[in-house]
Amino acid sequence: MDVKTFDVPDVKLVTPKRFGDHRGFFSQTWTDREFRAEVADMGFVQDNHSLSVPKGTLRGLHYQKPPTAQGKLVRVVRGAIFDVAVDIRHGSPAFGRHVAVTLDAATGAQLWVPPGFLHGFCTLEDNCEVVYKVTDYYSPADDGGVAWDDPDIAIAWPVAPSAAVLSDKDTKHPRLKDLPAYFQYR
Ligand SMILES: Cc1cn([C@H]2C[C@H](O)[C@@H](COP(=O)(O)OP(=O)(O)O[C@H]3O[C@@H](C)C(=O)[C@@H](O)[C@H]3O)O2)c(=O)[nH]c1=O
Repeated sequence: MDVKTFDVPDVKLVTPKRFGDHRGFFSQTWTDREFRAEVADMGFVQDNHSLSVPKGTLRGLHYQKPPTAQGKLVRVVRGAIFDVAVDIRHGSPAFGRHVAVTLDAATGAQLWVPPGFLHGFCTLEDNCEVVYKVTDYYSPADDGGVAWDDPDIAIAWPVAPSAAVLSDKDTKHPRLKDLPAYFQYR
């Protein structure tokens, strides 16, 4: 598999090998042994799947605070998304900076979003299905978010602000500067 790193530490873009033939392809999308050696020790406990019908659906920016902080391995099984991870670990050399990549079903590329990051995505097509394993269970009490359009983060979302399709919850998050220091670097 191909593993790409970024100037934001610990985020990785992983593209597993696909074995194509006349039927289509086969791909190992995650194995504990290989990912532990080349990406991170993930220890997943939950697998998620979401469908976003309209193009321009924007989900984010989300986190779960400790003690149920989640790392996420994100991939797209239908369509294409603009996927974002924002480092919010206090003491990180990249605090407040983000990685943005396109993930699509055509390549099977996956983004590893470690614990201590905000995660969000915007769909680039209608009917996008996103699948992601997470390292801790969903905990509504620890679930939170930061404004997707926070000017301090300054994400170049591929949708006009007025056209973004948002949940009610995602219109009400605080800015990063007003978030308590939930995560520490190292
Ligand atoms: C995230 C989650 C939600 N739910 C429920 C709560 C709610 O009734 C419904 C929809 O929840 P949300 O609006 O929070 O779903 P959504 O906006 O898709 O939230 C997700 O966004 C992406 C960007 C992430 O990174 C995920 O971790 C998660 O935060 O699903 C679960 O039962 N388990 C879960 O793990």
